[in-house]
Amino acid sequence: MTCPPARAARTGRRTEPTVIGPLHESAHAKINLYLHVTGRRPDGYHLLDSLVVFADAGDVLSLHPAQRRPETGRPEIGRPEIGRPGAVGLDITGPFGAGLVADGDSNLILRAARLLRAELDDTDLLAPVRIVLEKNLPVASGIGGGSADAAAALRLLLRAWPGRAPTRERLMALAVELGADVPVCIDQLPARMGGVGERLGPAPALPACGLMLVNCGEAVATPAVFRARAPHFTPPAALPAAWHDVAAMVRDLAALTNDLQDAACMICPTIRTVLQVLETAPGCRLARMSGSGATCFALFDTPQAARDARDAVRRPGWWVWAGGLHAPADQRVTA
Ligand SMILES: C[C@@](CO)(OP(=O)(O)O)[C@H](O)COP(=O)(O)OP(=O)(O)OC[C@H]1O[C@@H](n2ccc(N)nc2=O)[C@H](O)[C@@H]1O
Ligand SMILES: Nc1ncnc2c1ncn2[C@@H]1O[C@H](COP(=O)(O)OP(=O)(O)O)[C@@H](O)[C@H]1O
Repeated sequence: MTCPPARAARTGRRTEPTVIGPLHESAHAKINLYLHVTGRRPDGYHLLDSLVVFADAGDVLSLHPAQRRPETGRPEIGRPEIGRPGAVGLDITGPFGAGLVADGDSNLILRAARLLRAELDDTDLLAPVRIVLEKNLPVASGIGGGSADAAAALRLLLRAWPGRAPTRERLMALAVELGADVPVCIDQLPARMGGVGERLGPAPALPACGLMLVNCGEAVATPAVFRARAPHFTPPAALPAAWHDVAAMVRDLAALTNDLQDAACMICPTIRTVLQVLETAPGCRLARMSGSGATCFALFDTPQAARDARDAVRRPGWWVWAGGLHAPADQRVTA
């Protein structure tokens, strides 16, 4: 893609967007180890206090240069949109891909791309790209898969598009515009989440532990769960600076709640069955719903203990994942 000639002459700058090779980002499942609804804003959004961690389970986003037909240099046939500077095409694959459409108004990846593009200078120099989403996480399920995808898309595009990146503060503001859960998904690190999701603080140091995620296959809409919740508020939790073992972590978490769990169980009663099955799984230390559901999680002493319990939990139509927490390399996004 070249700059329009007048603009190229005016700016005297490089006229070709940088061609980038395939880039990859993983978008990990977010788990709310507890979730207190502490209040409500005048606009109806709820104030939350939550300890958020990330599982090793996740979607994968790959970014490729947009395809062109070599003999003409024109955009790929049937994908005219993909040749324009800053254009982002999206292909969706993976076991849960069929539940999503690559639509610019609804898909959080394309919405993230549009928001970032509007933020950057020199959009003529943004290489057209194609993102491939491998959708491994169930959709609308309380583990923030869409939010994690949006955050991963922002990270990918910041790597792919040269120019002045937004400051971290601005990036977080863009993230919360996409959804309350998106800011915490930017770094994918354990965090104490406050406000409506935009206030992030340090989590207690966590012990290594095992984790199981179970989704019964019924999508649960977040707004409906917030609407159905009992109208009381819970104060923020008092947490230690560190949990040295799983027993200490589970003891403290057991005294806390997910304030959306009862409402989600009313909307989707199968969640109660999932929780009963998890509570009786060998080695389970704590079972609870994540976010607005329907996915539930169980904590185990080790990832292997979680994997060993998988067969006792599997039911037809249920998604069952077992492993550990996501342990990222230092990947804070800064500008
Ligand atoms: C409940 C949580 C807890 O982590 O997780 P999920 O169930 O989505 O995984 C999140 O706060 C969800 O975040 P996210 O899914 O990004 O929410 P948004 O798209 O911003 O909002 C969807 C709707 O949920 C309600 N909502 C969301 C967040 C919040 N703090 N208060 C709210 O009342 C609002 O009705 C809003 O219209
Ligand atoms: N890339 C995406 N992955 C998942 N959901 C998406 C995506 N883009 C848009 N959505 C929409 O976002 C909503 C929330 O999805 P998700 O983040 O998976 O669930 P939750 O907010 O319950 O954790 C769903 O209604 C879904 O249709």
